[in-house]
Formats: sequence, C-alpha cells, structure tokens
Amino acid sequence: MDEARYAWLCSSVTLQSDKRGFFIQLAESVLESAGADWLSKFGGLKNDKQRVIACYNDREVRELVRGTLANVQKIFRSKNASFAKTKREEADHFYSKHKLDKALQLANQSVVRAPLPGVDPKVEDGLTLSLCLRSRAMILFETKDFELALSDFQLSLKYKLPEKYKADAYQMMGECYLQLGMKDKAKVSIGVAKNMATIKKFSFTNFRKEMNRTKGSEKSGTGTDGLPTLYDGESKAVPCLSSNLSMKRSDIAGRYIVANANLPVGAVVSVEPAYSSVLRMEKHGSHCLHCFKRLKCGVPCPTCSGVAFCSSACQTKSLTYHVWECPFMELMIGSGMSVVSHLSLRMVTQSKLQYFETFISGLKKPGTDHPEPKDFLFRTLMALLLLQILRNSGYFGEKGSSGIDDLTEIEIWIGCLLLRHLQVTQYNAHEIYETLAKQTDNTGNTKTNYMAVGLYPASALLNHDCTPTLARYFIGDTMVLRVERPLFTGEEVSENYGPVFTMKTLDDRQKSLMARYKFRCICEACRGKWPMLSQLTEANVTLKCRKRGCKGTYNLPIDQNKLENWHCSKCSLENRVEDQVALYKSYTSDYERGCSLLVQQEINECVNVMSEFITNCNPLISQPNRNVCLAMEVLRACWSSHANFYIL
Ligand SMILES: C[S@@+](CC[C@H](N)C(=O)[O-])C[C@H]1O[C@@H](n2cnc3c(N)ncnc32)[C@H](O)[C@@H]1O
Repeated sequence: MDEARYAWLCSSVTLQSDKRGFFIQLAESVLESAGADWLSKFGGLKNDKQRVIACYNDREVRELVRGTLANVQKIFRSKNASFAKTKREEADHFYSKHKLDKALQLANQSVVRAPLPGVDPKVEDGLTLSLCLRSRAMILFETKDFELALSDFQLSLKYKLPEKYKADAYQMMGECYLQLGMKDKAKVSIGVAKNMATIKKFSFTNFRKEMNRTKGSEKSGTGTDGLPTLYDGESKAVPCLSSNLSMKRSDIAGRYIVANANLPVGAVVSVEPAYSSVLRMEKHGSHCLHCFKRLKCGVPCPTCSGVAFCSSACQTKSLTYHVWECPFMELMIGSGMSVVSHLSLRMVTQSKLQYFETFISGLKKPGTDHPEPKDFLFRTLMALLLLQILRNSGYFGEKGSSGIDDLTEIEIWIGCLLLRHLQVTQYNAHEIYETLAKQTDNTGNTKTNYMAVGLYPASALLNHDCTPTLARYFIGDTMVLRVERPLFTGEEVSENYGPVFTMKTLDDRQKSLMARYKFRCICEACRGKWPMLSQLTEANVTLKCRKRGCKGTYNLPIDQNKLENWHCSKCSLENRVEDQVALYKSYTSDYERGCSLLVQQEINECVNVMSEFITNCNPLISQPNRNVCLAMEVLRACWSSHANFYIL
C-alpha cells in the first residue's frame, strides 16, 4: 500500500472506526458531490470558523449536509417494563432453585431495562425498577456480595419499593452492614426495620448475638484512593509530573520532557487523572461508563438501557455529560464514529456551555493548517455531526437554534472547538486498558484489554521512543508512569506510542509513526537498526566501556573461549573482559531468579530482583539486550497487576 493511502487509513480510523457507519457515507457523498474545485477552495480556508461555515452553508454541499443532519434524532436503547418484569420473574425462579449465577444474569437484565417509577404505571403500578433491584439484592445477599446487595436495597428504596417489602429490605440492609463490619449503621437499619408495623419475622435477639460476634472487627468506611505517590513530590511547573522532570522544546520534536535528577528504576514520575475520558462503546455492557471498573451488576442509567455504572456515585458523577449523550447513544454507534471522536464530544459535554463562553475570544485565532483537504473535510463534517447532537440534546438552551436552521454564533464557536478537538486528540489521546490474567495460569502471561481512551495534558508532553523509558498503567482512568531503566540528569524521558522495537520492524515503526503522528523517528533503536526480540539471542551481548560517561562499546564474541581484554575505541581504556563477563553472568542468574519468582507469583520480590538486574546491567552492557528487554516486560506486567487488573 502506498504511503499516502496508508497515512489516510491511519488518520481516518481516528475519526470513524466502524466502516459500516452512516458517517462515512455522508462524508464520501459530500466529497463526491462537492467536486474538486470546491475541495481545493476548502483546503485553502484559513481557520476552523470558515471551515465549519463552508460545510454548513456552501451551495455545493449544503443540501446534502443539512439533509443528513436533519436525521440526527434521539435513538437509544429505551426501557421496557414488561420485559424487565418477565426477566425478574425468571430470576426469582432460579433464585428459588438456588441457581444463583443464572438468577443474577437475569436480574441484571431486568434492572437495566426497568423504567423509573411511574413511567409505565400499567406494569406493576410503575414500580418494576424497585422490584427488580430488590430481587437482585436478595441474590447478591445469598452470594455474600454484601456491598452490592446493600447498594441495591438502598436503590430499591430510593425507587419507591412497595410498603410491604420495606421492613424486610431494612432488615437485610442491617445484615449487610453487619457483615461489612459497620455496626452503627446496622443498628440504625435494624431499628428502622423493627419500628415498621409490618415486621413479622425479625428477631432482635439474633441481631444482638451477631453484633457481639463481630465486636472489634469494625472496618473503616473509607479506603485510600490506592494511587501511588510521585517520586520527590509534584512539579510546580507541570502538575501531575514529578518535581524531577522538566519541559524543554526543540524545533524538530516540539515540547519534550527531561530528567533533572537521577531517577531509579520504579520511580513514579506521573500520576495523572484524565482530563476527559470515554469508555469504548463495545464495553458499555461490561464496564462502568464513568470509572471503567468491571461490572458484576450495574447500577442502571435512569433513562437508557445501553450503559451501566458500578455505583450510584458514578451514576451521579456521569450526569454532567451523560444527560446530553444518552438519548443519542444508538445514533452515535450507528454513525460508526471512533472513540476519539466521542472523546472530542465528551470534552464539551462534561462542562456547561457557560464554562466555554468564558474563553470564546481565545479560540477566535486561526486554526492550524492541515496538509490534506480531504482529511480536514471529513473532520469538519464529524464536528458538524457532533454539534448537531449537542443542538438536538438541548445543550445550548435558549442560545441554540434547532433542526437545520442556520447556526447561531455560539453554535459555530462550539463547532470550531469540536473541530479543534478532533485535530488534537488524534495525536494526544491515550488508550486506557486493563490487564487480564487467567486464574489457572502462573506463567505471568497476561493480556491487555483496551477499554477506553483518555486525555492527559501533562503526560502528553512526553515524546516517543521505540525503547520506552517509562512503563504505563492505569488505575481507573488515572494514568501512572514509572521509570523502567535508570535515568540520569539531562536525559530525555520518553514514552512509547505503540510501536516498540522488540515487536515491530524498523520499517513498520517508521511508517506507522509517520502516518499516525506525523514525525520521522530518529531514536537510538531506529538509528542503530536494532534487531527485534525474535532475532536477539542471549549470546548477543554488547559490553560498555567501564570509564564513566564514555560511549565506547564492544560486541562480545559468540565463542567465549577466545576472550581477550579490549581497548575502548573511544577512550583507549583497557577493559578486563573476564571480569565483565563474570559480572554479567552473576546478574543473569539474578534475572533467572526473577523469572522463577514471577512463576511463583511473588510479585513484589520479583519487581525488586528485576529492578536490581536492570540497574546493575545499565553500566555494564548496552541495549539491545534480550534479558534486559524481557526484564522490562516483566516489570511492566508486575506493576500493572496493581492497576486495572482482572482475573478471568
Ligand atoms: C503527544 S505529542 C508530544 C508532545 C509534543 N512534542 C508537543 O510539543 O506537544 C505527540 C507529537 O509530538 C511529536 N513527537 C513525538 N515524539 C517525537 C519524536 N520522537 N520525534 C519527533 N517528534 C515527536 C509529534 O509531532 C507527535 O505528533
């Protein structure tokens, strides 16, 4: 495939990931009907405002664009009380037979589809949701998931659980609190249950016994946030980065980050919550829409059946953006838009219109020029599609227009902002993933599961290197970066954008970085044409000159019977090869010990041993080295087990 076509494909998937979506049809029809002259005129426009207005108003494209946008309507997976009731009854049936897995699966379906109280009064007096939540809570109580059971009982009460079930619900909640070690809350809950006139079977004597049994085991209600702390505190200049990093600029590579102190392996140099992040649409059924935690049983969205949350707290936090997006979710899926496009929309929906109005004037500057008019045209059309969703959702309130009327000034401005987001997110968004491990596997083999994308303004300042200096993992949508080889004052601190030299050929790396990020990589691995891991053997060892700071190296001969001392070609110093080889052998046995620790699941000790191995090897041998590469891989896997980690 020629380079231009490859670049176009790489760029277009950042906009539209599903080829079958209607967006691509719109974009291609506009391209065809507009003709070459209009496209060339469009390519010459100087700013985003002109581009948005041209695509919406120009005679050559107006009918087609507005005609398609007129079809942007609320399409989402709605609630269905009768369906929810049927699923709940099936769940109850399996619960009574003690088939709890099946019961929970059906109860989950019932909860997601049940409408809010009163929406469909014909079915169970409009109270199906509370009944579904109650049924699921009973199942969860039986499976000893007391926290989840408690949350479902609470929600069932919030959603108007019928009187006759209330006393039971409070009693069960009391039991849940007790099991969770929260005796004070248990007392209150049981007290409420006791006072309810309808209570029949509750025995306060039993409760007292339980209270005494759990005496002294009170757990605190809150935990720490589980985030690691930054090495040597936070930088004042770039929040979320360690104080040992600073930003520099170069003509070729723009802004980049350097170490302003020596940094050991394992130092945490960035802990950054996402400025904005979006769950991939494929994961809506399995992960919390807001924090990306895996769902065992989701808290439903009050309006749609397409997404779920791990807790009421996440559901509440999502209200800022999900109210605008929720009614259009199926339309967005049908359009085929990419998660990066969705992220561009989320960067608007997560804040109120008034927030953007405060810096309108700042964005009136001309947008950046783009070399490819077709790419720009497609991005502008996507911005208009996202804008139309906002217009029809009521986001603009009285400042907006409707349908396919002319755009108001503020709508044009938000259209420009969306277009700006669509341009920058493709270079700056990070994939967010979780690590999957098999319960039965003790080889340390894990799989990464790509769940979401996020924007991290501080960490996005890091440039790419085909041999990363940092390992990256996620806790929720917070990104953590850790040093994975010793770094010295003044050295560049880099990330890896995907193509690592161990896995991809030089040609593939160069092609994909150019197509996707528009730069030619000149890192050490690229300049030195380093072989991939599959071509690196244990016998490939390059020794470093022992003089501090000297860059001289020596390739150790494969036949180690003929070892001779070597003179550095840079500084002429004589290096005692036998000493160096003996040292390397002793380090290699540490590496092997690290591998067996991994197999024994001694993660912390494994991290210590591998970190020491990499640190020791650093002054002795140079990259590429098979064992060092593998040790870095092991470190990445171990660290990510503290993060979004899921055992299958
Ligand atoms: C996430 S940004 C990194 C920060 C960027 N340098 C800046 O000034 O905002 C990605 C962009 O940085 C540039 N970049 C990243 N790594 C580079 C490298 N190794 N050499 C040259 N340019 C690079 C490319 O323009 C790329 O699209």
